[in-house]
Amino acid sequence: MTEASPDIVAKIPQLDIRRFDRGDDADRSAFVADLGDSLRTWGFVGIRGHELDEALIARAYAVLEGFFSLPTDDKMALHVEGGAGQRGYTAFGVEQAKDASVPDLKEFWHVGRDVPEGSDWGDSMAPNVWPDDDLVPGFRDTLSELYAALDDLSRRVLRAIALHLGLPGDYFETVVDHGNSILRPIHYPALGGEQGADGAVRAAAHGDINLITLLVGSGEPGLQLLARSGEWIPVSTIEGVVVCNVGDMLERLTNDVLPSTIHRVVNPPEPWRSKPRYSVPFFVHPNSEFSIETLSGCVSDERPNAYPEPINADAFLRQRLREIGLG
Ligand SMILES: O=C(O)CCC(=O)C(=O)O
Ligand SMILES: [Fe+2]
Repeated sequence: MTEASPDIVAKIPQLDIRRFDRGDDADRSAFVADLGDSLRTWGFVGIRGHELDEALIARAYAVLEGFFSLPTDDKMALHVEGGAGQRGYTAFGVEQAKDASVPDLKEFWHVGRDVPEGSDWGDSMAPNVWPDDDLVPGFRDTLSELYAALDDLSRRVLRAIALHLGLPGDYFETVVDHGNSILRPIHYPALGGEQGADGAVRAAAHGDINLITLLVGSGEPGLQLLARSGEWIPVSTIEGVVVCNVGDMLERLTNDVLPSTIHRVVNPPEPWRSKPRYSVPFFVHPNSEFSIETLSGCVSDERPNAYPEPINADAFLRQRLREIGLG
């Protein structure tokens, strides 16, 4: 990890979720209101006090550096042919944002939910693949543990979002209990020579597909969001803060009350340009069979239903994966 760029300003509110987890009624309501304000305004919020184990995050970054520095052949052996990039390894230069003309400057790994033996979720969720443990010791255990910790944090955040939307606090429990959520550790290699001169960036402008994303950033600069004012605003990754943003599925479910804000990762200036950047987003997906049907509380005379046709979460995902070159 390097120090964050000094010109990075923390514009996105950073809220302490312990107010919600352990506070009294007034603390909880205040947290819900602040979270709602930030998500409505920015589509983003910073979360402090999440109590993710710092040592676990440090171990995760260590195994990721180990994995991504393997020879390409070893990594490609863990690419799942025909798997729409949903498990295992996706090589540099494959994913291309929907309206981009060149692919992103990144490679990544995907961990999905472990499907219990004999369950029928297997139809929509493929089994995970893993490198042999002697290739990258601790890779599987560490990333599985991080998946579980982020899955837990996502339930706490979704509980607050549900209350903000006037829904019962447990509304999302049965929406995401076997959700097709994905942990995506990303490696953006050091940029050399003329790289990027053709317009390629680490991650071109996009909206996330899922309900919400939790980003355990490495502290390296580059992430920016497109504010309503039309300005690109750096999202600071402050040590210990998990960045949460709204994805397209939640935007659609809430009839655009909570916006899925376009964001990107730009190629930074030196000294970061010639260094790699790592980041670990966790994309929280609903259960595959969930029907994304506009919440009635988000429809009014001033805000007519923009999505009268419900869409199945799995169908929505597949359509979007095709658009970014993974389907
Ligand atoms: O690397 C980052 O900071 C963000 C990555 C991202 O936006 C994504 O993978 O959807
Ligand atoms: Fe994203």
